[in-house]
Amino acid sequence: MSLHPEAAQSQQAQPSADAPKKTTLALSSLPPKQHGFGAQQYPRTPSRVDPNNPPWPSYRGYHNFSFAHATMSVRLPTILGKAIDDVVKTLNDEHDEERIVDLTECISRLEDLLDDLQGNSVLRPIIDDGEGDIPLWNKAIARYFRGKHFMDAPWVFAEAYKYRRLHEAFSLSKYWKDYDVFFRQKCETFARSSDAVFELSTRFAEPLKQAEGASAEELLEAKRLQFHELTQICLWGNSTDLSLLINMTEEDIKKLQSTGGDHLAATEKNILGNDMSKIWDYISSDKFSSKEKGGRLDFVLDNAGFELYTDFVYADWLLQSGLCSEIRFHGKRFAWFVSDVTRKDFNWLLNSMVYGHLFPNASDEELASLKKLGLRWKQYVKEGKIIYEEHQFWVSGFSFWALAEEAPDLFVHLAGSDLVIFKGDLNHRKLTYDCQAPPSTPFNVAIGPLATLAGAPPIVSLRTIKSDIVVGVPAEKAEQLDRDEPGWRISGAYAVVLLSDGRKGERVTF
Ligand SMILES: O=P(O)(O)OC[C@@]1(O)O[C@H](CO)[C@@H](O)[C@@H]1O
Repeated sequence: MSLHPEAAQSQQAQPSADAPKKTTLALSSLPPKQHGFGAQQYPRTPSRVDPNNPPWPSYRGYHNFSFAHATMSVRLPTILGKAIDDVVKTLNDEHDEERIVDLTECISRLEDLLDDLQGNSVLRPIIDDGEGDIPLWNKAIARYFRGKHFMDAPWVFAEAYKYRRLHEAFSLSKYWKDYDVFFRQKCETFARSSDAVFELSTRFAEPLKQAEGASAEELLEAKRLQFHELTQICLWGNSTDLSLLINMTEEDIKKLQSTGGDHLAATEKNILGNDMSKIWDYISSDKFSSKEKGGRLDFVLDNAGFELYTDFVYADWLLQSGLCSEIRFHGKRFAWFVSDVTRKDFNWLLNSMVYGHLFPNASDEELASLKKLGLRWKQYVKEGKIIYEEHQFWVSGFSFWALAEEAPDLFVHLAGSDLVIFKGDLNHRKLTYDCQAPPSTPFNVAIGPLATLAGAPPIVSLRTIKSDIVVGVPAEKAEQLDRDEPGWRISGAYAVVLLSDGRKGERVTF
């Protein structure tokens, strides 16, 4: 290519057309260089927050310093591989040709998903399978994640998306729409939890009795102590979630589920941010319930099986103690993060407690205690004291900062509650936008609009820590653990019990 004459002339005029090796500018009269730019940029102001830009930088799959990386690159493909094994097992037991062919198509879709995940594909829209949540998903993908891949989208969204795609693999079929690839695992794990199951059933099968002749203060103090222990049982019930139990031995599971008094006292030290006393003060006050009527408590559930069992034990006590008169359990509409509760899991637990043969080595007394408990809990369901609910927002990729915006009906519904307890790690990640907030961030700051909007209910997070984000914990404690105990953020050995007061009773406006 020949040069433009002017350019050719200017090149000739120079001894060399190459740029000088180094250019030094003497800027001695200008202000000195400064550092630390960007340090003030977090938390982002609310108007700059969106699902791709949380208040603090989000965790993403390519961040190999975080659990996001291990999850996206190793754990999710493993979970998906096992899911395919489960479907193959079902396929091998099937005899009807049409159903078999239909199921092989589900398997191909699962294989495509595995390829997409391992090949770090773009997050494509969810195929319209007739489900009500399609706009919620595809709007989010179009608006915030167009062109994003499994590894560079925020972890919580990419991970949730994987479970929605897993559901899509079946929802597009004719015969297998509600198939749950994790159902077998969930049942098996509960059946392997016999020690802890009977420890609780033999204590709680008999209805609560008040100590005779005790004064009102003594009764209240007894209640306070029981509340304390049961809250912990419900909390630690979360440490046995299936997605992390893949390599655990029977012994490990037993240790995690131990509910004995010594164990509880020891593990209370591991609750790094602990608002339990404040919660008791609220729950035992007339702000929560009146003499005539107990309060309404909502549980946003996490895992099926043993954790759901501990949620029921807790709910049962809250009803019997008169503190609550109505408890709402919020589950998932389809298989979610391996072991989350669906309606089928909810029914399965109650029915297998009453009719099941899950524990061949249990004594008659143990089995009878379990049955008695199961019958009482079924009665609560019949009487509407315990209500199971599902909402599509709980199986979306949105953080709970977006709850009022994306699911105003759900926000109004929850605003009618006296306390909403969110169980587990995933709910905690979604409450706090799953981002790199400093550990000392107060809980009510970390949950944003769910604490500040008019009508926001009081909220508690009961979470054993199983992923990177940590809030409501003294900075020095988190620094010390980061230094001395690598892996503490994902071990499930530590926990938080955090309360946000909310703005209960104020009129909700949008
Ligand atoms: O919500 P859960 O059952 O307490 O925990 C869910 C979990 O196992 O899954 C995620 C990683 O896949 C983590 O947030 C967390 O460790």
